[in-house]
Amino acid sequence: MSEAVTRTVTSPPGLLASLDPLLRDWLPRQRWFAGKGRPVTGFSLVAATELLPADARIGLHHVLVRAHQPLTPAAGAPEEPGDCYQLLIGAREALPPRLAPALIGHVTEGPLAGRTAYDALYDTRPAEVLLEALRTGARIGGLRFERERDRGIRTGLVPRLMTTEQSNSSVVYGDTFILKVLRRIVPGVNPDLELPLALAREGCPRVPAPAGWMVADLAGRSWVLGVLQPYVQGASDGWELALRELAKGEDFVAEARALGRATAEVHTALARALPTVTLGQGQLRHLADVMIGRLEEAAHAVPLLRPYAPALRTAFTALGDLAAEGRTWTAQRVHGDLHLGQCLRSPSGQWSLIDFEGEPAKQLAERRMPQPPVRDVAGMLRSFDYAAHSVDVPVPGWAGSCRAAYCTGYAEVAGSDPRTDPVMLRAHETDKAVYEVLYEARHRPDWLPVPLSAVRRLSTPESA
Ligand SMILES: Nc1ncnc2c1ncn2[C@@H]1O[C@H](COP(=O)(O)OP(=O)(O)O)[C@@H](O)[C@H]1O
Ligand SMILES: O=P(O)(O)O[C@H]1O[C@H](CO)[C@@H](O[C@H]2O[C@H](CO)[C@@H](O)[C@H](O)[C@H]2O)[C@H](O)[C@H]1O
Repeated sequence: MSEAVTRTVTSPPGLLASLDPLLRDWLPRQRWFAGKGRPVTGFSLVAATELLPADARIGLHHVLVRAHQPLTPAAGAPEEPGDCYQLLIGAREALPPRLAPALIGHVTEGPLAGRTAYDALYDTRPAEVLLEALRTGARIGGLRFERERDRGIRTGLVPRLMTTEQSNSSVVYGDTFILKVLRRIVPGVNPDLELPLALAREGCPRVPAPAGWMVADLAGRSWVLGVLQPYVQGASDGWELALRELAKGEDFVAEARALGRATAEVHTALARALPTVTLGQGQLRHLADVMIGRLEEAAHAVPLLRPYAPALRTAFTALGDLAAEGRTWTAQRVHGDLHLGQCLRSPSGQWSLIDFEGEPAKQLAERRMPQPPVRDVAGMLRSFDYAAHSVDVPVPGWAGSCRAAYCTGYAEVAGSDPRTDPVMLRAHETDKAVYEVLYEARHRPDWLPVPLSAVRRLSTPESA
């Protein structure tokens, strides 16, 4: 293995100014851009690092920028330097046809004048530079590339950018590793690295163990930029598999039970690896109030939710009342956004959980807080319901049988069945359905009927 590389190379001055007009058009069109619906009015540079010299055949700049956006879509609304994004900007004389989807634009001034700027993650050489930096534990400017010593990263792995719909960008290297390059980045401990690393070190086999990660050290704070994990070859995610079985009219109970067991294994390992807290009366009341607040916010934003809000609220007041019984609950670190699409099944039938970032709209501190493990259980129960509602020809009882099997599997490993705590379960399922109403209204309005049907069911608890 070669020695760690330490270089300090700041990108040339004027780089961002020359890219500014191109990025204003390009950035909002990216699937992973979080500020949709509000124009980008400018950028401020957070850091720029030259990874391949600007005058080389392929130039490569690692750029962290804040996008300035008005606070609301209304004209004349106050602007703020908003979210920070990670960009890998490639520069070539001209783009070969295979890189056409990566085009950012032709640069007319500044250090890249006369060259074409493009999203370098589409390109082989720049993607190799990232893996090589991880393999050697490089330090380049403020960028730190770390690797787990016991997980060798081979040379010669051919990269390809994944083209699936996702919130970040992932590069697969020779079907051996997958590098998730985070797009909207925040300073602090990122659960998408923290939890898989803790689980792997705990010996839990239900998560691809991080082999390396990229960090930016800026002004005394660390920003996680990406995580390299083993690629599960030939894997299918739980959502694809569930829809496939539904289309054939087949049940999914064996897999649902295995998923329940996998979830409980992850919870057990997380509870061992990271601190847990006891929830007493005060904390449970607080949790109920937080859920009521989220319901009010969602009902304000989505008028279709309003008729159900009073009945849904009873799920949360019941949780508050439970506090008076004097029981306690344990809260621990959880996945935070668990659904069928976050579960991968290998060709040998082993399930892994991925994407521990938590619900994307929540602040980092909230995503890292210990929570009752039933939060993830509720996420999966909702997901079986989603799958059942996504097919043209419904399969009677499909979601119910999956939900029961999942809880059974969970109880086999965890030692307690989530259904024996119905008030807790109903509150969390209701909270998740409310989140989904807001999520779908914002991102996929065509899907809104799916969580709304759950809202109807959950607002008549005797049929829930
Ligand atoms: N370790 C892995 N092995 C195989 N495929 C993976 C792995 N991790 C992620 N994927 C694939 O990449 C997709 C996106 O990963 P994910 O972590 O959910 O990214 P995002 O947060 O950007 O949505 C997943 O849906 C899955 O298909
Ligand atoms: O995977 P992400 O971390 O981006 O999660 C967000 O998007 C999910 C949709 O892609 C969304 O999940 C909802 O839709 C799924 C079907 O597409 C369904 O299986 C889930 O149960 C449902 O919540 C998730 O809520 C959101 O955070």
